[in-house]
Amino acid sequence: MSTAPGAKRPPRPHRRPKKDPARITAFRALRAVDERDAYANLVLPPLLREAEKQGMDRRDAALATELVYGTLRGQGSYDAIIAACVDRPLREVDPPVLDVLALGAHQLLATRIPTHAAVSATVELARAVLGDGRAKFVNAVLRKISSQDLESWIGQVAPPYEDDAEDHLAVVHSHPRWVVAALWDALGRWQPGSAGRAAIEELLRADNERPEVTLVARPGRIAVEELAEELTGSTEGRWSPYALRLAEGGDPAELTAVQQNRAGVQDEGSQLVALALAAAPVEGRDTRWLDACAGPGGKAALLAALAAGRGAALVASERQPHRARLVARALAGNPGPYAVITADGTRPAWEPGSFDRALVDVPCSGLGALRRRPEARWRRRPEDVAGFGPLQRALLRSALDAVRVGGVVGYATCSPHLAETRAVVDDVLRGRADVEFVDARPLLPGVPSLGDGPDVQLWPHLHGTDAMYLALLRRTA
Ligand SMILES: C[S@@+](CC[C@H](N)C(=O)[O-])C[C@H]1O[C@@H](n2cnc3c(N)ncnc32)[C@H](O)[C@@H]1O
Repeated sequence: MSTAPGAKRPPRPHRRPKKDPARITAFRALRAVDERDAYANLVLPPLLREAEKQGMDRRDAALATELVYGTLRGQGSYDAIIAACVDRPLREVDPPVLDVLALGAHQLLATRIPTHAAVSATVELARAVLGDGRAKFVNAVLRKISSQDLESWIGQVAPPYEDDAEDHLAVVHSHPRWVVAALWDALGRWQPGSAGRAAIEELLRADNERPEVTLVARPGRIAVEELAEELTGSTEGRWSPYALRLAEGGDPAELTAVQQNRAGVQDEGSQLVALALAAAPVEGRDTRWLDACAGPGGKAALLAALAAGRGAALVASERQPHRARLVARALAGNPGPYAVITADGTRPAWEPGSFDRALVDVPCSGLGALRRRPEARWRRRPEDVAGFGPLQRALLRSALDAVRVGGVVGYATCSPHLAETRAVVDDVLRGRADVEFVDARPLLPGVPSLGDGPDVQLWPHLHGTDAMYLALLRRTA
């Protein structure tokens, strides 16, 4: 039917954006991380389940997961590139628009998705979640981004290494500058012979790799070999005799052994911390063990299993009631005696000198677990590190008071930041003459590159673990 001359042309029927559950789910997860300070690893699974109920298949679920984690990891580099493609400061671009642009940049620059598909799918996403007007803006920016590959962009937007090494590495490896500086300082302290440009770049690169999923076969509850039978393609751990590294794919939460608490998901670095504390020599009584900061219970579950095998009992204490409930769930079925209590570790619910071994795995910035918490690097601020200091010192002092003379305390953090590791221990030891270091290195047999001791710092690029720190301390008087 033709339109009569002079008559107004009817508006074109509005075309609905195509349904794309993977990108919509990824966008929703990024919004939750941004708006609600949610953790991607907590917010994504329920969003995926919801989308799966509405028909999203496994391939799309895998794509959504890769888009969320990849975008969060690369955000520093992508922001620098997006900034070069828009004509106003990024802080003036609406956060949801920035999230769509970052999702698009990730697809264009770091995945095998063909350029035309990445642009058109992201523009469709923009139409669905931002509206047609802003989708045009997204389209224009993505077309500019697609004109070069990642390497050329980085060459253009990162300052030369020679001018400002930390700024350069921050853009190239997508870490905030202050985090680059802190990691580099710590690397210099623990690996003085190999803390040059190559080493820091290896570390930053390792932070941006998806970590392997590692399980722990809790001793006395299941043998590693038996667990391996449930897991085709899994390989044994590098350092922990109880570790099993999972092959790609598969959800460990579906394993019977995990559901029954006989096994759990646990990074090898965390396993090593518990194993080293349990292996530290203690003279005399060795039946009362404490985990003073136990939530959510990963190390407590391993310690409780080890304690059970040696006729000892574990008290797992946690200040937050909801996290204490997670500890109780993690310890359920432990073959030996244990108790889970809700208590503030700085105001102990136990008599001084009650324990033979104590772990104090203090709250920290988490800069050692950036591989699994990609958003943490953008959320944390330098002042957070200082903010944890008084609590970390108070918890260590209380843990030292909690053990008897001859007893051993393990002070652990999942941060390599020097202000949260050795500086805390040195400060606390300066104030008391009743504590000595125990060399932790021989208690991590076979683990290389542990530095001069007596405390140890693990590294993702050297050990394939989170960057856990451990100091072992003995009460001497
Ligand atoms: C790094 S996490 C411990 C992780 C745990 N060891 C594991 O392996 O699953 C630190 C824990 O300390 C708890 N916490 C913070 N302040 C505390 C306090 N004053 N007393 C006891 N626990 C505290 C936090 O709620 C958090 O669960």
